[in-house]
Order: sequence, then C-alpha cells, then structure tokens
Amino acid sequence: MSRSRKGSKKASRKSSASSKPSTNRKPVELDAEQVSAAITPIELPHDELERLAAAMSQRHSNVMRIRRDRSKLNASEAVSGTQFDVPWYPPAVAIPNDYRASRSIDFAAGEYYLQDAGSLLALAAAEAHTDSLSGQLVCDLCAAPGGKATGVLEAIGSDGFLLANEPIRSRVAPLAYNLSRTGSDRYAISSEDPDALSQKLPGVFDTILIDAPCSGQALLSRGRQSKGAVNESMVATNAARQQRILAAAHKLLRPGGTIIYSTCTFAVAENEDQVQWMKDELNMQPSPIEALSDYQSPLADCGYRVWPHRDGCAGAFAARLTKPIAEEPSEETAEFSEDPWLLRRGVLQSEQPLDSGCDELIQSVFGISSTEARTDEESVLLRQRDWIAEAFCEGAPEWVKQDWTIGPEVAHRTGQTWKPSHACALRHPDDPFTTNAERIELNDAEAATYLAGGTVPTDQRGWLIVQHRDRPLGWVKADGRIGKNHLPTHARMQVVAEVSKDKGREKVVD
Ligand SMILES: C[S@@+](CC[C@H](N)C(=O)[O-])C[C@H]1O[C@@H](n2cnc3c(N)ncnc32)[C@H](O)[C@@H]1O
Repeated sequence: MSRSRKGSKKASRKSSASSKPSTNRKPVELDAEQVSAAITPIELPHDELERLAAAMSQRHSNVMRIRRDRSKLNASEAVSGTQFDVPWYPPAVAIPNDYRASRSIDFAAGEYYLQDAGSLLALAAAEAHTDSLSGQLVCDLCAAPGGKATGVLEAIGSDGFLLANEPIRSRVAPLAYNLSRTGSDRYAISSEDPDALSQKLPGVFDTILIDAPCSGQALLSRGRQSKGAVNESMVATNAARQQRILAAAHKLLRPGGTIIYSTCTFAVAENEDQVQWMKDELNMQPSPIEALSDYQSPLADCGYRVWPHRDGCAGAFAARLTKPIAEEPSEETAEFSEDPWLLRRGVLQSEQPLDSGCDELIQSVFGISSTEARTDEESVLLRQRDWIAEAFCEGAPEWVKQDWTIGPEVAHRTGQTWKPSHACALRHPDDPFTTNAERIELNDAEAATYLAGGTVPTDQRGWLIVQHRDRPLGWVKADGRIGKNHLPTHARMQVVAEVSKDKGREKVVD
C-alpha cells in the first residue's frame, strides 16, 4: 500500500559523528524482499521498499527530549535552530552539530534525555507533552531502562503517581537510576510478571503504558538485533507474549482508563494485529490521536507508525485504546482502587524503627526525625530494608507499603556506615525530604571537575548536595577545606562541551 504524507517532516538530522552512539556493533542489512515480507500485508512500491531497507541499516542519531518541568535550559531555542525537529513530539530537538550531548553538565543535571526519535511516538500517543496525564495514576508495565517512564514521570506532575514495572531483575537498577535523574519522588518500582501484578492491583490505573518486548526490527540498524528479528517464528513468539501482557494490562486498568501500546518493530502481527485483538477480545475502544494523523497506520484507526526512510528515526509503532466504563464494577477491582490516594490523608512515619545509624544520618543530613510525628506538609513514608532506606512521596498510593514495591532511595549502608544515596541528592530542591539538606553551588569548571570524580573547594563541613545553576548533581562529604567526591562511578563523566545560552554554540569547558 502506497501513501503520501502531507506536511510531515523528518526528524532533523543535524547531528555530527560526535553525537552518534559509540557502539561498534554493525548494522544488519536486509534487502527489499526481506523487508517486504517483514511488513506484509502493508504494501509499499518497490523503490520505497529499497529506501526502507537502506534506512533500516543506517544508524539514526538520538535526539534530546528536553525536560518539560525545568526552565534552566530552554533547549528548543538554546541548542537548536528549529523549533520542531521531531514533529510528532515537539519537546524533543535534534542534537546540534559538534555538541557532545552525553558529555555536558546539562545532561548530568538531567535537563534532557537522549533517545531515538521513534521511541517518542509512545509518549506522543500518551500526549505526555500536554496536561493529559497530569494527576494520573500510571503504570509503565515494561519500563526498563526508563526512556518513556521518565517522560511519563514529568507528565504526571506533582499530583500523579507512576508505578514503573520491569520483570527482569537485572534491568531494575538502570531503571531506578534513570527515574532518579528526573528529581521526582512520585514513583515506585516493581519487578513483577504482568499477570502477577494484575492480581495484586486489579482495576487500579488510569493509564497503562505497554512498550512491549518485541522482535525489535527497528534495532537492526544499531546492530542490536540479528536477522532472526524478521523470522516468522520470532514474530509469532513475541506476539503471543504481547497478548499475555496486554491481557494483564487490561486487568490492571480502571474502567474508562487508557492503554498506550508501543513496539520498536515493523511486523503487523506485533502491531496492528494486537490492536485488533484488544478490540475483539478485550472490548477495548480505539482512541485516535488527532495530532498524529500524519502518521496513522493504514491498518489501524488508533495506531501510528514512524518509518526510518520517511521520518529519520529507527522506526516505531504506537496505539491508544480505552477501556469502556463498565455498568457494574468488576468483582476483581482491588479494595483500595476506589480511593488510591489513601496515604495523602495520614501522617506518615517510618513503619518499622530504623537502624540507629540510618536514623542519625537522616536526622543530621535531612533534618527529619523518623521517630517524631510529622505535620501533613512534611509527611513522608520512610522504610528501611536491610542496607537501603526509601522515602515515598506524600500522596503515594496505599499499596506502596507492600513489600514488592521499591521506593525512591534516600540512604544506604556500606559496611556499618550509612550514607545519603545519589538518587536522593537529585531530588527537586524543594522536595520535602531534601529541603533542609546543606548545598554548595559550583561554577562551570568546578562542576566539570566534580563530574569527572574530583574534589570541590569548600569551607563547609558534612554532607553537602553539589549544585550547578541550582540543579543538583550529587553529594560531597566536606571537612572544612574540600568536599570529597561521592558521585557513583556510573554517574561520572568527562565534560567536553557546554552549550552557550547566549549564542547557542559549543564552548569547551575543559
Ligand atoms: C522495549 S523494552 C522497554 C523500553 C522502555 N519502555 C524504555 O522506554 O526505556 C521492553 C521491556 O520489557 C521487558 N520485558 C521482558 N519480558 C517481559 C514481560 N513478560 N512482561 C513485561 N515486560 C517484559 C524487557 O526486559 C524490557 O525491559
């Protein structure tokens, strides 16, 4: 099927070689016939199939998804000449020539997230750049490493709450790190099989994002998939797993709630066929997105595609459907789902006594006593599990108290010594938990030294949150002369470039 798209623009390709992913993996090449078989029954003219095949083996540069809840970097003006580099998701911009986007202080400060423009299609389907998700209870069912979950976390604002679920345990740590970089504490993490989760929280969520595990045909260009990605059996195996996940998502969703389904593959069996299956088997209703009409799939009224050869990205599929409002409440609805915001009312304290070392650290660094009752404004749920302490936000749902959730980390123990956690330093400075912590402001050169693992000059003492232009970067422990670096190894970087806010040009920091 041939089609033209009026007014659509490609994600701009301004990036230089320096901003390309530093992987040595070779792209996998397919010919037009193999590509045609992969996308059947979608039909494209032969010359377009050839262009698609060529584009599928070409590496597409990441774009910068600018934090919508920060004002320090007005990146659409400061780092880009074009307002709408990614037409389906305006808050994202192409990486400017010679700007080392993953090596800047702004990146360390969490001003933007680097991802393929195609992966923003799911956020566009969720309308995460508008107020649509504001105040919602959202579940990202397949969340690691968190590219979309971090976008959702910004979109739900200061009244919403996100459960980021990732069943593969080894992928939970990078997810937790990426969520912490947003500075928000309005989330919990779980590592549950979707079906098991749906038995714990039936009928609870307003929106569920399923960025499903898939055959990953769009990853061929990054050498992160083999030619097996286009095998029928691979596609069928993934489609069956996706249906199991979708069935669980349907149980987790409240009546009237929304499912956002996305993949990074081109196979119709994993995309439009799943939309049809949700309509036929789960009685889900299509919920088309007017702003994405340029990208509408020829085979699904509420499904959208971006293609490598048309849209300058690796490619993706996303769809939006809603669950009809049932006349009778489902028997499966969880008891707390009628009012999931139970914690908002109570005065929250540690449920179990904390280790004395943990208690002392939290009192001295954060000025919070876990043993005294809190006022409503200061309320926070503290929990200690072996060597870590977590603090949930005010307004977190009642079910976060259950032991299968993981909360935002505030402190951890190394040997017998308790230390404040990196994730906690990154919390918004007005967060009730960190509002009393001491801070130190660094200039560009000092921040670059700190991010590379160096010490910082200070006459203060004790644990200090290091900031650059009011944006937290991490901890130092100071002795009245220097602050010793406590940035985790995975957060360290050699800063090579910083965007000049005045001229929109690169400027070398060190
Ligand atoms: C496409 S990736 C998600 C990417 C993520 N949403 C992002 O934007 O960074 C799919 C994720 O699903 C997870 N996964 C694998 N099997 C799963 C299952 N049965 N149910 C839910 N998630 C699963 C994978 O470990 C992987 O992290």
